[in-house]
Amino acid sequence: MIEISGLTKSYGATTVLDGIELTVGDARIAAVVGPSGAGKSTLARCINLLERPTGGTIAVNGRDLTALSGRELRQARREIGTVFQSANLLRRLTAAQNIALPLRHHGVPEAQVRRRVHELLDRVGMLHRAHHYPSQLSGGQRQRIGIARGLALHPSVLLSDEATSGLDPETTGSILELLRELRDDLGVTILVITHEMDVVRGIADHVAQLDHGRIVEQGPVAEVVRRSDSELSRSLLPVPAAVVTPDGHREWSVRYDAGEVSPYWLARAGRELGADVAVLSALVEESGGEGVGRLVVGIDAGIEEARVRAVLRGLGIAAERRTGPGGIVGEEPAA
Ligand SMILES: Nc1ncnc2c1ncn2[C@@H]1O[C@H](COP(=O)(O)OP(=O)(O)OP(=O)(O)O)[C@@H](O)[C@H]1O
Repeated sequence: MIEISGLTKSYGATTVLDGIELTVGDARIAAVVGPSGAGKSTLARCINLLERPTGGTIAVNGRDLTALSGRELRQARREIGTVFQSANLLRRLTAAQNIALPLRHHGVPEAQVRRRVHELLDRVGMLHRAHHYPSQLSGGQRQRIGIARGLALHPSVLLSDEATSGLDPETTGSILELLRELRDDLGVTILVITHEMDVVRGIADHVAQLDHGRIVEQGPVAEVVRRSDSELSRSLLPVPAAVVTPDGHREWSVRYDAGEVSPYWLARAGRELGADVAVLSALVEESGGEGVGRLVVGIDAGIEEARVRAVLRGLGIAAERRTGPGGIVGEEPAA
Protein backbone atom coordinates (compact mmCIF):
# COMPACT_ATOMS: atom_id res chain seq x y z
CA MET A 1 0.00 0.00 0.00
CA ILE A 2 1.21 3.47 -0.82
CA GLU A 3 -0.12 6.61 0.84
CA ILE A 4 0.93 10.00 -0.45
CA SER A 5 -0.16 12.90 1.67
CA GLY A 6 0.35 16.65 1.29
CA LEU A 7 3.21 16.01 -1.14
CA THR A 8 4.81 19.22 -2.31
CA LYS A 9 7.86 19.81 -4.50
CA SER A 10 9.30 23.20 -5.31
CA TYR A 11 12.35 24.25 -7.27
CA GLY A 12 13.23 27.65 -5.84
CA ALA A 13 10.09 29.76 -6.12
CA THR A 14 8.44 27.35 -8.58
CA THR A 15 6.01 24.88 -7.08
CA VAL A 16 5.80 21.82 -9.32
CA LEU A 17 3.75 19.55 -7.03
CA ASP A 18 1.19 21.09 -4.74
CA GLY A 19 -0.43 19.06 -1.97
CA ILE A 20 -0.77 15.67 -3.68
CA GLU A 21 -3.11 13.24 -1.89
CA LEU A 22 -3.15 9.75 -3.37
CA THR A 23 -3.64 6.32 -1.84
CA VAL A 24 -3.15 3.06 -3.70
CA GLY A 25 -4.37 -0.03 -1.86
CA ASP A 26 -2.55 -3.37 -1.72
CA ALA A 27 -2.48 -5.19 -5.04
CA ARG A 28 -4.20 -2.34 -6.84
CA ILE A 29 -3.14 -0.44 -9.94
CA ALA A 30 -3.44 3.34 -9.95
CA ALA A 31 -2.75 5.54 -12.96
CA VAL A 32 -1.67 9.16 -12.86
CA VAL A 33 -2.48 11.03 -16.04
CA GLY A 34 -2.03 14.63 -17.05
CA PRO A 35 -0.83 16.96 -19.77
CA SER A 36 2.82 17.61 -20.51
CA GLY A 37 4.39 19.66 -17.73
CA ALA A 38 1.71 18.69 -15.18
CA GLY A 39 4.34 17.23 -12.85
CA LYS A 40 4.03 13.49 -13.57
CA SER A 41 7.76 12.79 -13.85
CA THR A 42 8.48 14.90 -10.80
CA LEU A 43 5.90 12.89 -8.88
CA ALA A 44 7.53 9.66 -10.05
CA ARG A 45 10.98 10.88 -8.99
CA CYS A 46 9.66 11.87 -5.56
CA ILE A 47 7.96 8.50 -5.08
CA ASN A 48 11.03 6.46 -5.92
CA LEU A 49 13.05 8.82 -3.75
CA LEU A 50 15.31 10.07 -6.50
CA GLU A 51 14.18 13.53 -5.40
CA ARG A 52 13.42 14.74 -1.91
CA PRO A 53 9.95 16.23 -1.61
CA THR A 54 9.77 19.76 -0.22
CA GLY A 55 6.91 18.71 2.05
CA GLY A 56 4.43 15.96 2.78
CA THR A 57 4.81 12.23 3.25
CA ILE A 58 5.07 9.08 1.14
CA ALA A 59 4.31 5.97 3.16
CA VAL A 60 4.76 2.43 1.88
CA ASN A 61 3.03 -0.18 4.01
CA GLY A 62 2.63 2.40 6.75
CA ARG A 63 6.26 3.56 6.86
CA ASP A 64 7.01 7.17 5.89
CA LEU A 65 9.93 7.03 3.49
CA THR A 66 10.52 10.78 3.46
CA ALA A 67 11.55 10.68 7.11
CA LEU A 68 14.41 8.24 6.50
CA SER A 69 18.05 8.86 5.80
CA GLY A 70 21.25 6.92 5.16
CA ARG A 71 21.10 3.15 5.49
CA GLU A 72 17.37 3.14 6.31
CA LEU A 73 16.63 5.04 3.13
CA ARG A 74 18.75 2.64 1.05
CA GLN A 75 16.82 -0.24 2.57
CA ALA A 76 13.47 1.49 2.02
CA ARG A 77 14.24 2.07 -1.65
CA ARG A 78 13.98 -1.69 -2.11
CA GLU A 79 10.27 -1.36 -1.43
CA ILE A 80 9.80 0.51 -4.71
CA GLY A 81 10.82 -0.95 -8.06
CA THR A 82 10.79 1.37 -11.05
CA VAL A 83 10.26 0.69 -14.74
CA PHE A 84 11.20 3.57 -16.99
CA GLN A 85 10.26 4.60 -20.48
CA SER A 86 12.27 2.48 -22.99
CA ALA A 87 13.46 0.35 -20.05
CA ASN A 88 16.79 2.17 -19.51
CA LEU A 89 18.85 -1.03 -19.81
CA LEU A 90 22.64 -0.93 -19.86
CA ARG A 91 23.73 -1.62 -23.43
CA ARG A 92 26.87 -3.54 -22.57
CA LEU A 93 25.10 -6.02 -20.30
CA THR A 94 22.93 -8.96 -21.34
CA ALA A 95 19.30 -9.20 -20.30
CA ALA A 96 20.24 -11.49 -17.40
CA GLN A 97 23.09 -9.21 -16.28
CA ASN A 98 20.79 -6.18 -16.37
CA ILE A 99 18.31 -7.97 -14.12
CA ALA A 100 21.13 -9.02 -11.79
CA LEU A 101 22.35 -5.43 -11.33
CA PRO A 102 20.20 -4.38 -8.35
CA LEU A 103 20.80 -7.76 -6.69
CA ARG A 104 24.59 -7.44 -6.99
CA HIS A 105 24.38 -3.80 -5.91
CA HIS A 106 22.71 -4.97 -2.69
CA GLY A 107 25.34 -7.67 -2.11
CA VAL A 108 23.07 -10.66 -2.71
CA PRO A 109 25.23 -13.85 -2.82
CA GLU A 110 25.98 -15.01 -6.38
CA ALA A 111 24.11 -18.33 -6.16
CA GLN A 112 20.98 -16.48 -5.07
CA VAL A 113 21.45 -13.90 -7.82
CA ARG A 114 21.48 -16.66 -10.44
CA ARG A 115 18.39 -18.30 -8.98
CA ARG A 116 16.47 -15.04 -8.73
CA VAL A 117 17.43 -13.90 -12.26
CA HIS A 118 16.21 -17.23 -13.64
CA GLU A 119 12.96 -16.90 -11.72
CA LEU A 120 12.44 -13.34 -12.98
CA LEU A 121 13.23 -14.17 -16.60
CA ASP A 122 10.69 -16.95 -16.35
CA ARG A 123 8.12 -14.64 -14.73
CA VAL A 124 8.31 -12.13 -17.59
CA GLY A 125 8.46 -14.83 -20.27
CA MET A 126 12.03 -14.03 -21.33
CA LEU A 127 14.07 -17.14 -20.44
CA HIS A 128 14.85 -17.59 -24.12
CA ARG A 129 16.44 -14.14 -24.31
CA ALA A 130 18.61 -14.30 -21.16
CA HIS A 131 21.89 -13.83 -23.00
CA HIS A 132 20.76 -11.28 -25.56
CA TYR A 133 21.96 -7.70 -25.40
CA PRO A 134 19.38 -4.87 -25.34
CA SER A 135 20.09 -4.03 -29.00
CA GLN A 136 19.06 -7.60 -29.90
CA LEU A 137 15.67 -7.25 -28.19
CA SER A 138 12.43 -5.68 -29.36
CA GLY A 139 10.99 -2.70 -27.48
CA GLY A 140 8.46 -4.91 -25.71
CA GLN A 141 11.14 -7.45 -24.77
CA ARG A 142 13.36 -4.70 -23.37
CA GLN A 143 10.44 -3.50 -21.31
CA ARG A 144 9.90 -7.03 -19.94
CA ILE A 145 13.54 -7.11 -18.88
CA GLY A 146 13.07 -3.65 -17.33
CA ILE A 147 10.09 -4.95 -15.37
CA ALA A 148 12.05 -8.02 -14.24
CA ARG A 149 14.86 -5.74 -13.03
CA GLY A 150 12.31 -3.54 -11.24
CA LEU A 151 11.02 -6.62 -9.41
CA ALA A 152 14.43 -8.05 -8.53
CA LEU A 153 14.43 -6.96 -4.89
CA HIS A 154 10.84 -8.08 -4.20
CA PRO A 155 9.40 -4.55 -3.99
CA SER A 156 5.85 -4.19 -2.74
CA VAL A 157 5.34 -1.21 -5.06
CA LEU A 158 6.16 -1.03 -8.76
CA LEU A 159 6.33 2.40 -10.33
CA SER A 160 5.89 2.43 -14.08
CA ASP A 161 6.95 5.75 -15.60
CA GLU A 162 5.63 5.86 -19.18
CA ALA A 163 6.73 2.23 -19.56
CA THR A 164 4.54 1.62 -22.60
CA SER A 165 5.26 4.91 -24.38
CA GLY A 166 6.30 4.31 -27.95
CA LEU A 167 5.21 0.66 -28.03
CA ASP A 168 2.70 -0.52 -30.61
CA PRO A 169 -0.82 -1.34 -29.32
CA GLU A 170 -0.27 -5.11 -29.35
CA THR A 171 3.01 -4.91 -27.42
CA THR A 172 1.45 -2.39 -25.02
CA GLY A 173 -1.37 -4.88 -24.46
CA SER A 174 1.07 -7.67 -23.59
CA ILE A 175 2.99 -5.45 -21.15
CA LEU A 176 -0.28 -4.42 -19.47
CA GLU A 177 -1.22 -8.07 -19.21
CA LEU A 178 2.09 -8.72 -17.47
CA LEU A 179 1.49 -5.86 -15.01
CA ARG A 180 -1.97 -7.25 -14.30
CA GLU A 181 -0.43 -10.66 -13.55
CA LEU A 182 2.05 -9.05 -11.16
CA ARG A 183 -0.82 -7.43 -9.31
CA ASP A 184 -2.95 -10.57 -9.22
CA ASP A 185 -0.28 -13.26 -8.70
CA LEU A 186 2.33 -11.44 -6.63
CA GLY A 187 0.11 -8.83 -4.98
CA VAL A 188 2.32 -5.97 -6.17
CA THR A 189 0.85 -2.46 -5.83
CA ILE A 190 1.42 -0.61 -9.09
CA LEU A 191 1.50 3.09 -9.85
CA VAL A 192 1.45 3.85 -13.55
CA ILE A 193 2.43 7.27 -14.84
CA THR A 194 1.10 7.64 -18.35
CA HIS A 195 -0.34 9.98 -20.91
CA GLU A 196 -2.12 7.11 -22.67
CA MET A 197 -5.81 6.78 -21.80
CA ASP A 198 -5.86 3.29 -23.34
CA VAL A 199 -3.40 2.23 -20.66
CA VAL A 200 -5.66 3.60 -17.93
CA ARG A 201 -8.70 1.86 -19.37
CA GLY A 202 -6.69 -1.32 -19.88
CA ILE A 203 -5.37 -1.87 -16.36
CA ALA A 204 -6.04 0.83 -13.80
CA ASP A 205 -8.31 0.32 -10.80
CA HIS A 206 -7.94 3.95 -9.77
CA VAL A 207 -7.13 7.05 -11.81
CA ALA A 208 -5.89 10.50 -10.82
CA GLN A 209 -5.63 13.50 -13.08
CA LEU A 210 -2.71 15.81 -12.43
CA ASP A 211 -2.78 19.37 -13.69
CA HIS A 212 -0.36 22.17 -12.81
CA GLY A 213 0.98 20.10 -9.93
CA ARG A 214 -2.40 19.37 -8.36
CA ILE A 215 -4.69 16.38 -8.52
CA VAL A 216 -7.81 17.89 -10.00
CA GLU A 217 -9.89 14.73 -10.15
CA GLN A 218 -9.50 11.12 -9.01
CA GLY A 219 -11.46 8.00 -8.17
CA PRO A 220 -12.00 4.35 -9.06
CA VAL A 221 -11.93 4.05 -12.87
CA ALA A 222 -15.33 2.36 -12.98
CA GLU A 223 -16.79 5.27 -11.03
CA VAL A 224 -15.00 8.04 -12.92
CA VAL A 225 -16.14 6.78 -16.34
CA ARG A 226 -19.75 6.97 -15.17
CA ARG A 227 -19.48 10.65 -14.21
CA SER A 228 -21.34 12.47 -16.94
CA ASP A 229 -20.03 15.90 -15.91
CA SER A 230 -16.35 15.07 -15.60
CA GLU A 231 -13.48 16.08 -17.84
CA LEU A 232 -11.47 13.02 -16.85
CA SER A 233 -14.42 10.80 -17.72
CA ARG A 234 -14.75 12.43 -21.12
CA SER A 235 -11.08 11.99 -21.91
CA LEU A 236 -11.08 8.40 -20.62
CA LEU A 237 -14.15 7.39 -22.57
CA PRO A 238 -15.03 9.98 -25.15
CA VAL A 239 -18.60 9.72 -26.36
CA PRO A 240 -18.45 8.55 -29.96
CA ALA A 241 -19.40 11.11 -32.60
CA ALA A 242 -23.13 11.27 -33.18
CA VAL A 243 -24.84 10.77 -36.50
CA VAL A 244 -27.35 13.33 -37.76
CA THR A 245 -30.02 14.13 -35.18
CA PRO A 246 -33.64 13.86 -36.31
CA ASP A 247 -35.36 17.23 -36.70
CA GLY A 248 -36.81 18.75 -33.53
CA HIS A 249 -34.81 16.49 -31.22
CA ARG A 250 -32.39 17.37 -28.46
CA GLU A 251 -29.16 15.43 -28.09
CA TRP A 252 -28.44 13.84 -24.74
CA SER A 253 -25.15 12.36 -23.67
CA VAL A 254 -25.79 9.32 -21.52
CA ARG A 255 -23.55 7.15 -19.33
CA TYR A 256 -24.40 4.16 -17.23
CA ASP A 257 -23.01 1.18 -15.41
CA ALA A 258 -24.12 -1.90 -17.35
CA GLY A 259 -24.08 -3.96 -14.16
CA GLU A 260 -26.64 -1.74 -12.46
CA VAL A 261 -28.97 -0.79 -15.26
CA SER A 262 -31.57 -2.94 -16.98
CA PRO A 263 -30.42 -3.97 -20.45
CA TYR A 264 -33.88 -2.84 -21.61
CA TRP A 265 -33.53 0.70 -20.28
CA LEU A 266 -33.79 2.30 -23.72
CA ALA A 267 -37.18 0.80 -24.52
CA ARG A 268 -38.39 1.61 -21.00
CA ALA A 269 -37.22 5.22 -21.30
CA GLY A 270 -39.20 5.50 -24.54
CA ARG A 271 -42.32 4.06 -22.90
CA GLU A 272 -42.08 6.33 -19.87
CA LEU A 273 -41.45 9.41 -21.97
CA GLY A 274 -44.16 8.46 -24.43
CA ALA A 275 -41.74 9.06 -27.31
CA ASP A 276 -39.25 7.06 -29.30
CA VAL A 277 -35.61 7.54 -28.35
CA ALA A 278 -33.20 7.79 -31.27
CA VAL A 279 -29.77 6.20 -30.81
CA LEU A 280 -27.23 8.50 -32.49
CA SER A 281 -24.05 6.80 -31.30
CA ALA A 282 -23.34 4.10 -28.77
CA LEU A 283 -20.57 2.09 -27.17
CA VAL A 284 -20.90 -0.44 -24.39
CA GLU A 285 -17.62 -1.91 -23.20
CA GLU A 286 -15.69 -3.03 -20.17
CA SER A 287 -13.64 -0.44 -18.34
CA GLY A 288 -12.20 -0.63 -14.83
CA GLY A 289 -13.58 -4.17 -14.61
CA GLU A 290 -17.19 -3.14 -15.23
CA GLY A 291 -19.43 -2.72 -18.23
CA VAL A 292 -19.92 0.92 -19.07
CA GLY A 293 -22.31 2.27 -21.66
CA ARG A 294 -22.13 5.67 -23.27
CA LEU A 295 -24.50 6.87 -25.88
CA VAL A 296 -25.76 9.94 -27.59
CA VAL A 297 -29.51 9.78 -27.94
CA GLY A 298 -32.00 12.11 -29.56
CA ILE A 299 -35.22 12.86 -27.64
CA ASP A 300 -38.15 14.97 -28.86
CA ALA A 301 -37.42 18.61 -27.91
CA GLY A 302 -41.09 18.99 -26.95
CA ILE A 303 -40.51 16.91 -23.81
CA GLU A 304 -39.37 18.99 -20.87
CA GLU A 305 -35.73 18.56 -19.99
CA ALA A 306 -36.51 18.07 -16.31
CA ARG A 307 -38.78 15.18 -17.23
CA VAL A 308 -36.18 13.55 -19.44
CA ARG A 309 -33.64 13.81 -16.64
CA ALA A 310 -36.07 12.41 -14.07
CA VAL A 311 -37.08 9.44 -16.23
CA LEU A 312 -33.48 8.57 -17.05
CA ARG A 313 -32.39 9.04 -13.46
CA GLY A 314 -35.16 6.69 -12.41
CA LEU A 315 -33.65 4.08 -14.69
CA GLY A 316 -30.18 4.60 -13.19
CA ILE A 317 -28.84 6.62 -16.11
CA ALA A 318 -26.77 9.81 -15.88
CA ALA A 319 -27.66 12.16 -18.69
CA GLU A 320 -26.37 15.52 -19.81
CA ARG A 321 -27.76 17.77 -22.53
CA ARG A 322 -25.37 18.09 -25.45
CA THR A 323 -25.26 21.72 -26.40
CA GLY A 324 -23.35 23.64 -29.01
CA PRO A 325 -23.32 22.93 -32.71
CA GLY A 326 -25.42 19.89 -33.47
CA GLY A 327 -26.55 19.56 -29.85
CA ILE A 328 -30.14 20.48 -30.56
CA VAL A 329 -31.80 20.44 -33.87
CA GLY A 330 -34.52 23.01 -34.56
CA GLU A 331 -33.69 25.07 -31.45
CA GLU A 332 -31.00 27.44 -30.17
CA PRO A 333 -28.43 25.76 -27.90
CA ALA A 334 -29.00 26.46 -24.20
CA ALA A 335 -26.64 29.01 -22.66
N1 LIG B 1 14.77 20.36 -11.83
C1 LIG B 1 13.81 21.23 -12.16
N2 LIG B 1 13.97 22.55 -11.94
C2 LIG B 1 13.00 23.44 -12.24
N3 LIG B 1 11.81 23.10 -12.78
C3 LIG B 1 11.59 21.81 -13.03
C4 LIG B 1 12.57 20.80 -12.73
N4 LIG B 1 12.05 19.59 -13.10
C5 LIG B 1 10.83 19.85 -13.60
N5 LIG B 1 10.55 21.17 -13.55
C6 LIG B 1 9.29 21.82 -14.01
O1 LIG B 1 8.22 21.16 -13.41
C7 LIG B 1 7.10 21.07 -14.28
C8 LIG B 1 6.64 19.63 -14.34
O2 LIG B 1 7.60 18.84 -15.02
P1 LIG B 1 7.44 17.27 -15.20
O3 LIG B 1 8.59 16.81 -16.02
O4 LIG B 1 7.26 16.64 -13.88
O5 LIG B 1 6.09 17.20 -16.03
P2 LIG B 1 5.42 15.96 -16.78
O6 LIG B 1 3.98 15.97 -16.43
O7 LIG B 1 6.19 14.74 -16.48
O8 LIG B 1 5.61 16.36 -18.31
P3 LIG B 1 5.85 15.39 -19.58
O9 LIG B 1 4.59 14.62 -19.78
O10 LIG B 1 6.11 16.37 -20.68
O11 LIG B 1 7.04 14.55 -19.26
C9 LIG B 1 7.55 21.63 -15.61
O12 LIG B 1 7.05 22.94 -15.72
C10 LIG B 1 9.05 21.64 -15.51
O13 LIG B 1 9.60 22.70 -16.23
